[in-house]
Amino acid sequence: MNNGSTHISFEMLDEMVLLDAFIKECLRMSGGTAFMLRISTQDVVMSNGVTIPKNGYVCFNIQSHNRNPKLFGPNANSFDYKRHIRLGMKLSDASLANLIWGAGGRICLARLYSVAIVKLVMAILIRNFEFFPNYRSQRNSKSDDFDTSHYAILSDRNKTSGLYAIQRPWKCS
Ligand code: HEM
Repeated sequence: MNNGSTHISFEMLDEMVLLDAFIKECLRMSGGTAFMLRISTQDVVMSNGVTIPKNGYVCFNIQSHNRNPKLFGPNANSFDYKRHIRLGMKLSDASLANLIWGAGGRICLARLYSVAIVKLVMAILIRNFEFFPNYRSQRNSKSDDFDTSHYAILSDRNKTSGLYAIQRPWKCS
């Protein structure tokens, strides 16, 4: 991304392949929608013998599905954003193997809109701030005479966890 430019086009968002895969992996591992709730329209006998009666509630666990080693391999529980690049899957792609957007007739109506907004916000943040895992690790790794006046602290600086950000020197929106 051109740091001097203030404009981020759809084409530029589309070229952000690593960010795309990173957000997809975040949603795979801890997506906002954990369950899909349905009401059964008829009696259904499952392969394990359990019967779901007509009008019974069925709750499908998206997060468990999205961490299934049969679908995502032995490292299904690990954060490996490049898996989506290897699989040739983009953030906006919906598939039965990855239910971050749901599936079928009730699939997320705002999927393309959400992808554009999330990537845009992330791109603006990354362009304007440098992120560090926590304040102490940064203090230990760099010199102690940091000018902290312009820090956007996203966590308590005395804690060893959380995230904090330093505004980059150039001005852009
Ligand atoms: C990253 C953001 C989002 C994620 C991960 C997400 C995910 C989902 C999922 C998994 C479903 C399916 C639920 C089900 O089958 O029971 C869904 C449905 C839906 N989403 Fe989203 N969503 C997001 C953002 C949005 C936004 C911003 C809007 C509205 C502006 C929206 C509108 C809807 C609607 C209306 C449905 C129901 C569609 C239907 O039942 O026909 N979503 N979303």
